[in-house]
Amino acid sequence: MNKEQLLAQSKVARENAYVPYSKFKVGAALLAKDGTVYDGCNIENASYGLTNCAERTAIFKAVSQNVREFAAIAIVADTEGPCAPCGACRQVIAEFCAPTMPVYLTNLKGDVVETTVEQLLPGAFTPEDLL
Ligand SMILES: O=c1ccn([C@H]2C[C@H](O)[C@@H](CO)O2)c(=O)[nH]1
Ligand SMILES: [Zn+2]
Repeated sequence: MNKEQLLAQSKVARENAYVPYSKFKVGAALLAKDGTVYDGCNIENASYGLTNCAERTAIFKAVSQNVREFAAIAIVADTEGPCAPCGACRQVIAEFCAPTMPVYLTNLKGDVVETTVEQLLPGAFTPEDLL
């Protein structure tokens, strides 16, 4: 599974987005170190604040299967520039993914920015802070 394949998978995942309120579809594809890809989409709710973002859907799917070792994540939306994850997703990504793990941000036009977990959330509050 290379970067291009992960990006492509995030676009497929995006199609399952349940977005009757915002109409804004987001897709994510999370590559586990064992090679499995966990995809995710945003899932909205009539009680708007209960919406789950695509990135967190993907991470929660993996963690709920007892998979916690990740190699990369791709995130896509129909944005002007590469899609930026929200603060909640940055925090959840920082919980489970190494600071140097690659994060691929893209859009439907094919713009791609390769960043890292620590660049997305510098100085993140992590499990180590509780020790
Ligand atoms: O990181 C983000 C930011 C937003 N959304 C979703 C939530 C909502 O359904 C829509 C508009 O905010 O985009 C995500 O899936 N991921
Ligand atoms: Zn989010």
